[in-house]
Amino acid sequence: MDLSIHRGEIVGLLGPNGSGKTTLLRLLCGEELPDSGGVELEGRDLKQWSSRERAKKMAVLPQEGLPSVPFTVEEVIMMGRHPHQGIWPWAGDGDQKTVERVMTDTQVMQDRDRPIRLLSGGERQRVAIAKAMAQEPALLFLDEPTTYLDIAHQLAVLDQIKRWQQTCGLAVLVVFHDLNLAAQYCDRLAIMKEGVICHRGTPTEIIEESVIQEVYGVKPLIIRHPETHVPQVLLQSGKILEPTRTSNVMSRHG
Ligand SMILES: Nc1ncnc2c1ncn2[C@@H]1O[C@H](COP(=O)(O)OP(=O)(O)OP(=O)(O)O)[C@@H](O)[C@H]1O
Repeated sequence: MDLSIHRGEIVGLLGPNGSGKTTLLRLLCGEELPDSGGVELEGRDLKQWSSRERAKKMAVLPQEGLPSVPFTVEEVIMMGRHPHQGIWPWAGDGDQKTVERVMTDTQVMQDRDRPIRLLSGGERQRVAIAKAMAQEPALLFLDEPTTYLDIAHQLAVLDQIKRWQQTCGLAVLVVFHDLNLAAQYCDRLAIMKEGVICHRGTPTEIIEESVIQEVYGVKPLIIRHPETHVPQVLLQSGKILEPTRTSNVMSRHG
């Protein structure tokens, strides 16, 4: 497969369970090494970047979120500053200011002294996003970031990432299961099935009845959002079809 992510854009990675989204994300951030092919960051082979250099450039929010570590919210967010600190990992004034700003932006300031292990799944997810933001990366990888969040916090987190993308030129790759959120927030979408990217394009090109039916094996109704006009998927019970095989997908779409 072939996938590029550019500054200032949000790319959504979609696809059924087990299609390879997380594996691709782990390859792109260097957590897994490809058997063949390669990954480049700013035109340089990812293998040539040290882990500290990489951590200054990219932040990763894994599917499992933050582990239940014995630290407070503020301490965990400060950990996002480590790649920017010298050999002595003490926070400077600049680090503290960044952490304060991020805690305000992500609305976790009131929880700053709470231990991470006492937070709910959704609260912990917001701290994980704040930690990634404190890292001030150029490239952000998010694996299903809205899974644990209620609808208000889904919008708050994605709006925050969108603002960050627009003001800092951040490049974002985000794995989504929610096609409607993907259509609202992403500039481009890529859909995976059985380990390959089988479709790519704008939300209007991808959130389309025949594509969704072919990839997910369900018959959706696609409507336009009355205000934003982006395509939105309506699901109906009993509309599960037999998924099309990947070989057919590939022969039709190259
Ligand atoms: N290191 C590995 N070795 C062998 N198989 C693996 C490895 N990692 C993942 N897999 C398998 O590859 C397939 C794709 O997994 P992956 O987690 O990338 O899918 P996904 O699209 O992210 O799924 P989901 O939407 O359920 O999170 C799965 O069948 C998984 O079991």
